[in-house]
Amino acid sequence: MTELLALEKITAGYGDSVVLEDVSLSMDEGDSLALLGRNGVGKTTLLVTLMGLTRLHGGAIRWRGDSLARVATHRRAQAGLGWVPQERYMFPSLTVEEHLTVVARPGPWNLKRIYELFPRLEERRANMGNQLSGGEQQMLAIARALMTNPQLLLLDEPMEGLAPIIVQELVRVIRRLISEEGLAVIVVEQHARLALSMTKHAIVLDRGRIVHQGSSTSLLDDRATLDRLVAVA
Ligand SMILES: Nc1ncnc2c1ncn2[C@@H]1O[C@H](COP(=O)(O)OP(=O)(O)OP(=O)(O)O)[C@@H](O)[C@H]1O
Repeated sequence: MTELLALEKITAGYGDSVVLEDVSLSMDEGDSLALLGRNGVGKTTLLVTLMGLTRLHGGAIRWRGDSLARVATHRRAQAGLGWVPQERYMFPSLTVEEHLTVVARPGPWNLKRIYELFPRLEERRANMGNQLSGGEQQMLAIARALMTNPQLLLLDEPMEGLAPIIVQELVRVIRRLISEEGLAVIVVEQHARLALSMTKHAIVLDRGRIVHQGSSTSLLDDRATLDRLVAVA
């Protein structure tokens, strides 16, 4: 397997404040990682650090062997990092279809395949970004990231605030991306069991440090550790 991403002892934060300390991890192509931990431990900070939106105080981030340290956010997206931020960021003046076509880049994902993955978005293709339900917005946020044809998808709490039926739909999609499409995925999720059930590997953060690293199935089976390290939903 080819190494896709490697973090080596990174320390990062906002301005002078340090949030992540001594974080190391690596992911191969097609790997999937659940990033867990209680509120405020630095999960989002880790994703935004991958996108170059924090200050890297120390350590190294490598993407396919090359340093990302001085690479601008949009270049990271072009290089294959697909970020689905917690806030979703829909544009009120763009239709669903425009959201998808403006970011399109060559690769296996195109409008036809996206609409096959999310039939709901095809039904809503002419609706504006601000006319969508929370679930539809989340589908569009994921679809938009896929249209950039990423090699690694970063999902920040994709299930947050959504109805159980939408959660089921998104779980189906994320499972398919991981197991059938072979896409590498990092998923930050409060629903720890759900995230573990979708992924191969898991990392738990506490106060900016990795306090557990292992296979998702072993953490799922280790109820005591899961309860101790994560507020289990
Ligand atoms: N833009 C920012 N500027 C300064 N500090 C920030 C900023 N964003 C987050 N922080 C701080 O960084 C720490 C980690 O926050 P982060 O959002 O990464 O945690 P999290 O694990 O994703 O939490 P949650 O599950 O609540 O989203 C917190 O102490 C938070 O207050």
